[in-house]
Amino acid sequence: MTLGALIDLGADKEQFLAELKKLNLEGYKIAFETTQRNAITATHVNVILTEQEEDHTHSHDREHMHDHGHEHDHSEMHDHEHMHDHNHDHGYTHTHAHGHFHRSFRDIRRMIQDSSLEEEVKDLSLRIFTRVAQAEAKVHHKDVEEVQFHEVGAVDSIVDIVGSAILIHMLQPDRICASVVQDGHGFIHCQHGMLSVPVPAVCEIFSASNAVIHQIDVDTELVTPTGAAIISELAESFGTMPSMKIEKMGWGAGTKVLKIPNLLKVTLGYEAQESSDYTQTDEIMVMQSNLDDCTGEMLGEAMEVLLEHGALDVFYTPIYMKKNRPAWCLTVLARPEDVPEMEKLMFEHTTTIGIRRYLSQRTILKREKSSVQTPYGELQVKRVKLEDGYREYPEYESAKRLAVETGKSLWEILNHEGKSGELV
Ligand SMILES: O=C([S-])c1cc(C(=O)S)c[n+]([C@@H]2O[C@H](COP(=O)(O)O)[C@@H](O)[C@H]2O)c1
Ligand code: NI
Repeated sequence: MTLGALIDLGADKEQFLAELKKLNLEGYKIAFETTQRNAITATHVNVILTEQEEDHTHSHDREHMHDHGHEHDHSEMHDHEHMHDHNHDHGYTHTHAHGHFHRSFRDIRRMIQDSSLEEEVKDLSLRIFTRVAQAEAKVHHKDVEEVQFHEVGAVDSIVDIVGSAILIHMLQPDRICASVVQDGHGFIHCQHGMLSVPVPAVCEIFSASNAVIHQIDVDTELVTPTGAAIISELAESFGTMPSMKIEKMGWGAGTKVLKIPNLLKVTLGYEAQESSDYTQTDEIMVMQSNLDDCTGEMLGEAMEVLLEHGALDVFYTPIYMKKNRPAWCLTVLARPEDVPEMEKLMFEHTTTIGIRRYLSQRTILKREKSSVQTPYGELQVKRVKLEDGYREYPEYESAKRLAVETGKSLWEILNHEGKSGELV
């Protein structure tokens, strides 16, 4: 589905196939289909194994081998089966167990390293594969190097992973952000027998990344370990779509028939607010609770604790809420990664039983730490650049310290002799 979505976004198919050939992997064909899911036109990429069982169409969504009557407007087949057996030339160790070939992570790494793929593609592919191998090693108590990929799964995963790395390298996005990842629930059948969804390898992959997962009411697996590793490696954040000017959409079709559209959506665009010379944009979480039963003592202590633990700001707004209750709205501004800790502290240190939160875009002036000499001593300042000069903001704690040390008022320190009100 990742390959389908990125091809659909406009990556050149011929260039993609030419790059993939550099891997010297044999025994598969790739079929591109323009198809429809819920009346949305999408690209379906099918990796068809040609080496193992004859006439065995191995679909990406392994649960469903058949096509469920989706409209295939267009299909192109690309054959990689007549390539030489480079694997054996390079001495890869295919083991034969339970009637199937296995490839170890060590073999796959060597295949990628020995290929003529671009270095960046090799690196990205290996970073993604390492995530899968580390998760499998943890789940099955194996050495990472020795993790075995069932031959069917190995070819499929190699094409998915290296293919995704090739397409990302071709598209060259500056940043990749992902939504919260939606998995289904229930159980699936795979070579391990029955596994509960999210499957163990997906849980391990996500526990080692900053991915955020959410389950929806679909009774099957929506996120495979391969998909989990690809998005974990590619995305720098998981949440709402950043403000952007949309240029193009890409839709990757899956095979399973689901009650939701079985599509992976990729949106390519430009960040709405580009950072300028003197500003930068970021995202912070705004967290709020309305409190009508919390004492002033507790509220004061909660603010202190939250700030000590990294809240960017904490403030109370007087409100008049349900049942005629004068109350306080507690607002905490926090870095998105600090949300779990902030929530824990808010629950522990106030009487709240619920916290609202929303991600907020923010533009801030670029700043640097600096200091100025005053008649009272050195004063720490924040120095920000504006369009036509600089402005300096005294650090309160530094000014207060000077005031205490010199016995002057804060006002005198802040308005020291030689201070210019102008931009410099
Ligand atoms: O092959 C292995 S070891 C395997 C492990 C797990 C674990 O969660 S452990 C799950 N699965 C399932 O196999 C299919 C294929 O996954 P790909 O990522 O190879 O496309 C999928 O249903 C997995 O959940 C396989
Ligand atoms: Ni496994």
